[in-house]
Amino acid sequence: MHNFSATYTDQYQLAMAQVYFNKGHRDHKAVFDYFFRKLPFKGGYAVFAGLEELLGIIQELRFEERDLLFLQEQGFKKDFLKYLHNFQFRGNIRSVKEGDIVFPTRPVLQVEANIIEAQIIETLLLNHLNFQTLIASKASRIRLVAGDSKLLDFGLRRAQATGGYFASRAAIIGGFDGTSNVIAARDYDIPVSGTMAHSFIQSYDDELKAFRDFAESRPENCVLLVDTYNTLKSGIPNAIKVAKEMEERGQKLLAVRLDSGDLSYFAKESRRMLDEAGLDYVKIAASNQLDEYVIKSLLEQQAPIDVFGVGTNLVTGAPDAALDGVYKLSWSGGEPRIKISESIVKVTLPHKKQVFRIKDSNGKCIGADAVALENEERVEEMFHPFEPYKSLQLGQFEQEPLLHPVMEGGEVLHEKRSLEEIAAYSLKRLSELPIEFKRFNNPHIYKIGISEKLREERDKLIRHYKNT
Ligand SMILES: Nc1ncnc2c1ncn2[C@@H]1O[C@H](COP(=O)(O)OP(=O)(O)OP(=O)(O)O)[C@@H](O)[C@H]1O
Ligand SMILES: O=P(O)(O)OC[C@H]1O[C@H](OP(=O)(O)OP(=O)(O)O)[C@H](O)[C@@H]1O
Ligand SMILES: O=C(O)c1cccnc1
Repeated sequence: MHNFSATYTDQYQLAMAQVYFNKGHRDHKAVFDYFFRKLPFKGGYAVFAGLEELLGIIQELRFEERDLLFLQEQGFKKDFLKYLHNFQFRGNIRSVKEGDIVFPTRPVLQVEANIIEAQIIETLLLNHLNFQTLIASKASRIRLVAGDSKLLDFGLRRAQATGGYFASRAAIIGGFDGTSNVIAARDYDIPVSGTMAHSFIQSYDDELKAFRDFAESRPENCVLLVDTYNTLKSGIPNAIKVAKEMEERGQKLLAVRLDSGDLSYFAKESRRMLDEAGLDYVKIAASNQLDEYVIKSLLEQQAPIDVFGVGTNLVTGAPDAALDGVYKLSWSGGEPRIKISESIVKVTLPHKKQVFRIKDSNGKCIGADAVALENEERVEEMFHPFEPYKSLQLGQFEQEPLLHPVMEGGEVLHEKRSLEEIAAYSLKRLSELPIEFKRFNNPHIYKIGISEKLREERDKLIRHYKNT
């Protein structure tokens, strides 16, 4: 985990905080909801990621001397800076578990803190959760089509700068097996692996000699890149020679990598040549602008590819640049708060809330989450948020509360889970989701409803603000 300065925020947070400080609002309790409005990739679900990382950062978040000096230069006042000197997040956070499957328009996480603390962490929180959730969701789509094939993150070089560090973490939560990213592997305990670059082979006069030297240096996990000159006439025959020489030394060539051309054709031909040489244990890895659609197509063509290395399209969340997660005030100064918008879908939900996942008696998700007031234990009937005559009776279903306390008084509450555990949890939760929500074309739309009490509270506030 990296150390972040509390200046990892937008200036307006500090500008507002100074007013709260000066006007005596600093101890006002505020509640903010984190939620997003639109699922990425025209998909049917998203995978929530970034939480553990974020909580660790929030717990340690401070303003250092140089931060305060800088803020003084920006015109912030001495007494406020003195307050920031002692700043520490001391609030409470309730959240969906990291790795869970999440859906638009209902709270994924709720922050309850004094309004200055809640405001100062907003940007950091959105920055982390939006990015990692986007990438974990992309990774999950790739995992869904890749079956048992091994998935490696090759994206660091193509990532939006240091985003690649967090992308490698999120990729594992979404179902990837490993990364080429050494620093992410070190910090997050991710299996690290890699092959070789074209430059290595180009730097030699002779491909065979390059392969030999590489195999000699790291025989235990040697992967040879076979497409620098001519895959079938030179790359594969030379890889076969080296594999045979390795056998004589009691070693085994792990794989060959294809990085250009028709990957299905080259994989099939390579497989045939390797098998004919008695090298059926040598695996085939492929890379080159892969994404969930190309991998799906390659597997439909029965391309015998065992390992997919995915870079650009994974770590940039292509073709979606960002998850549109937002942080909206739902309670402050002892009162429920609402944001009323011209667009009905942008009206926020007031109050502290709980979210229930609705399940059948086998524990399978029926495709609905219900949002209720925090003190409601069940929701008997959930209502469409904006179409008053649409409702769903929930009496017969199991209801699982999704928001759990994860931070209290600024202290992280639970034991840190390993990435492996978070990824396994994510896979389990995805298996509870009916297949109709996982298809790529027009996935079934997950229902989000609100309880009668929450609807009444919301409508009361809407009427109040309409009349003022
Ligand atoms: N059999 C296949 N079915 C579907 N998609 C494929 C198949 N083979 C390759 N692709 C994908 O098609 C795209 C081909 O891109 P491109 O034409 O740039 O590759 P290339 O011919 O190897 O060129 P370059 O040598 O410049 O990388 C890549 O995204 C690749 O993963
Ligand atoms: O295509 P992506 O999904 O982004 O995957 C990563 C790509 O990065 C490497 O290429 P690069 O040309 O940078 O280096 P190389 O010489 O090792 O092939 C690798 O060979 C992949 O093609
Ligand atoms: O190890 C590899 O083959 C690799 C790593 C990063 C990017 N492309 C390929």
